[in-house]
Order: sequence, then structure tokens, then C-alpha cells
Amino acid sequence: MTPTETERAALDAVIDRALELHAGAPVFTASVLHRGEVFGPHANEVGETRDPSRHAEIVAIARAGAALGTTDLSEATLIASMQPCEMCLAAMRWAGISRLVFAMTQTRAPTFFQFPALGIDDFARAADNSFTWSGGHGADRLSQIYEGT
Ligand SMILES: Nc1nc2[nH]cnc2c(=O)[nH]1
Repeated sequence: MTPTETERAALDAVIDRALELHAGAPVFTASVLHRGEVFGPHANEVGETRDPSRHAEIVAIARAGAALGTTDLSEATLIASMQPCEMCLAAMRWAGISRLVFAMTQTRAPTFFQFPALGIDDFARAADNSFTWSGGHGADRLSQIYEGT
């Protein structure tokens, strides 16, 4: 899948936000792009909420759904600084999102995944390819945050 210009612009903003927030520990950011409107960037809220499920993508999906008054984000694209983890891929699917664009990849930063034997291709296949994705865009800008961790 080739990201649209709007998706690339939203990804650039997500990357910028991660770099702004970065102060040592890895930081993750994500947005939901829905009909040209960007919800985000939002950061991971695991630390402040003490909730291990509060990944940036979950926050972005929750905020977009709340703002739009729906759980149906089937017209949206999920945009993330890091390849979404297994939990976030499931949340994306529950929201009906079928387009995904991200920067850093599991291949380059494998430590952030709980099921390392499974790659995103495996998840797409297991979901009957009901979502398309494109990753690695701008990943070099984030190598200081995620690589070598
Ligand atoms: N993609 C992603 N990976 C993570 N690993 C730990 N937290 C996060 C997060 O918020 N997003």
C-alpha cells in the first residue's frame, strides 16, 4: 500500500511529536486520520495511568471515537510512530480500521513486541488481509528513540 500525502503528513506530525516528547525513555505517538481530519498526535499513557494497555494507538483510537461519537472508524487510517503491537492491531481491527501507516518497524526494533515470532504479515494474513499497511517511513528519524533498546 502506498500512503497518501495526507497520511504521510500525519505521520510526519506523529514523528515530530515523539521527538518533542523524547526525554530518555522510549516514547510512542499515534494519530487517527478520518476523512481528512487528524485526531492526535497522542502519546502512550501507560506511565501516568498505570495501565499497560494504554498504548499510543489505543489512546488515539479512543479519542477519535469519542470525538466522532462512534466506534466505527472504518474510514480511518491509523498512523503510528512504531509498528503497532499485537494488542493495538486487535484494537485497530475492533475499530474497523483497514489502513495502517507507521514509521519504525519490528525488524529494526524487535524488543517492543510480545509475540516476536509473529510479524505484521502474519497478522494481516490471519485477518484475511482485511487491512493494508505500509511501514518504515521516516524510521531513521526515530532510530535514537527505538533502536538499540
Ligand atoms: N506501537 C507501540 N508500541 C509500544 N510498546 C510499548 N508501548 C507502545 C506504544 O504505545 N505503541
